[in-house]
Amino acid sequence: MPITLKDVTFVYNPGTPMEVIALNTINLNFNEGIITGIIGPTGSGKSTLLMLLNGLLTPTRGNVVVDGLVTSKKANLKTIRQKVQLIFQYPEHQLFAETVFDELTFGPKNFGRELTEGQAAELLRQVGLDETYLKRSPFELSGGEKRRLAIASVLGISPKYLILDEPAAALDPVGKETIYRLLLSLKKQGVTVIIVSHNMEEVAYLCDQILVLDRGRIAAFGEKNEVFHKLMEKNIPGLSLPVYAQVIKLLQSRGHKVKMTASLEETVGEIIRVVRGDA
Ligand SMILES: Nc1ncnc2c1ncn2[C@@H]1O[C@H](COP(=O)(O)OP(=O)(O)OP(=O)(O)O)[C@@H](O)[C@H]1O
Repeated sequence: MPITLKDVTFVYNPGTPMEVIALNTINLNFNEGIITGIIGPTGSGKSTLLMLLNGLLTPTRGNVVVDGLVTSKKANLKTIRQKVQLIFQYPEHQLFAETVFDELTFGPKNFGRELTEGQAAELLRQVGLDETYLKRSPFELSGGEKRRLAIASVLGISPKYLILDEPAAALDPVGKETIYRLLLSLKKQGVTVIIVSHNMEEVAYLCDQILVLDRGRIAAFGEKNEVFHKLMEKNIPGLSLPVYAQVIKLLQSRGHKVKMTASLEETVGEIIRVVRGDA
């Protein structure tokens, strides 16, 4: 069963002069086994939506339902938090334990699961580290290693849904690539991944479907290329297109019949067709 939002509205400080309608009558399903990207200009409601998905916030109106469990019912929260793990921006800032092993075992313990050293080492391997890290202090790791450790410590809880706010922010190209490989491999293992990102290249590379928020409402939702196609026409201030979509848009505006592609490589193919005069 997916995560479903039914007529969800979220208002900060309702009934006061500080009232803000952050999300307005949202209806959607986050389908399982794929990567969904949430994009939108600043203040469009992305972070609010993430916090609604694991019950950190509950809707002012409407319902968020995770595998049949309504988040606004307190009794459901522990199960929902195990299923839906939320990783905020810069999760490495929340590392606290003395050793990498303690860091990895803390979360699962809270959900009644004692990890062995072997299981902890397996989690490290999943994020491209190894068992030699187990006895080290998390604080002596590099920025990228800390980020991977923070993600590994959440994977120990075996979430069904993994939600990340800007997962690759401020990492160098190698660090970014490691996180991308990890997310794609988690998808292969059946984890449903949802990311918020301002980086359109990242969204184009990783995501199967995209949700576009604009001032608390859904501006577009669907398969990646359909959404980029829609965005070409809509032009939402504060939202750019990935380079390949910009190139296609430019070619189309000059009267060339080129199709919307899914990657830079295919876009190059379209350009070659134009240059050869096939289009
Ligand atoms: N704690 C809060 N109290 C009052 N208003 C808030 C609070 N948090 C967010 N808002 C407002 O709710 C709206 C949506 O904010 P949200 O943080 O969800 O947007 P966002 O799309 O994540 O933005 P960004 O891309 O800048 O992170 C904004 O108008 C914001 O000012």
